[in-house]
Amino acid sequence: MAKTIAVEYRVHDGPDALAHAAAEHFLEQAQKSVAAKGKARIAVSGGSTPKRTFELLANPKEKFLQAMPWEKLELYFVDERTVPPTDKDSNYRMTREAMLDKVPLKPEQVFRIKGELPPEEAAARYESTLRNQFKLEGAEVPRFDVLALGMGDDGHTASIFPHTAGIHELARLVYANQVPQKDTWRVTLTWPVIIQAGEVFFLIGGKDKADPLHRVLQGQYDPETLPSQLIQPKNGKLLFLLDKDAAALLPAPDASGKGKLEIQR
Ligand SMILES: O=C1O[C@H](COP(=O)(O)O)[C@@H](O)[C@H](O)[C@H]1O
Repeated sequence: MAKTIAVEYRVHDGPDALAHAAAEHFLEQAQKSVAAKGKARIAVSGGSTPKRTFELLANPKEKFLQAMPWEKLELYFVDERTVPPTDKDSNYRMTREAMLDKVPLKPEQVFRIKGELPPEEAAARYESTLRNQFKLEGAEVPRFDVLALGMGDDGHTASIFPHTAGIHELARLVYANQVPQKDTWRVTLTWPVIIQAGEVFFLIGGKDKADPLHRVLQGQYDPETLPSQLIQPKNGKLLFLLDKDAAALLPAPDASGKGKLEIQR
């Protein structure tokens, strides 16, 4: 039976406004989760887009550094490149330099994927970390409170790339995904884990993303080609924080910058 997913998108003027909106969203969602259950387990993506947001969260001139309940957070990673944590391509390195070095998160609150290990081992170890931290039994799946995704211009999300085995991985929590088109491996949360999160949002900016985003939301369902289409959260709602360039091919938002779509899957 077809399922309806309520998609909301919020369009911001440019990269700075988008980063501010994302920082606000992280803060709101973390506060909400801490108020409800005493902690917030947050999973973040890498790449280039979230960098400005992380810098804002750590900036002493902004409200976020003071307002964020840092001591109640646990920070996890959605995916990692198969490189050491010091490598320029490491998602952990980007996050550490932009935010972790400057905020009061203790090392025991941060759970990185060990990209320096062989990919299968890094995935197995991260899966064990998640099992321990979330006290999972059997086939249980972790439920992050907030999970932020990006999207590549090829329609990939996390490290689930077009036409890769990660699209079909349903059993594991964390997967070592071979990505022939990049001649590399990646380590990634699997999509059945991603969709369980209490709040899932995409953070997407730039004109290169306009066409793939339009196809993800309004094109034919073809997750082999557009893995971002796999993200159909269990909570039934999906939020996209966008800049004008990324949103250029979507229906025009209202005066406050909000747009809505209902997609059938
Ligand atoms: O390779 C990756 O790409 C996506 C998108 O990154 P962006 O630079 O286009 O924002 C990212 O979400 C993922 O974490 C990363 O490993």
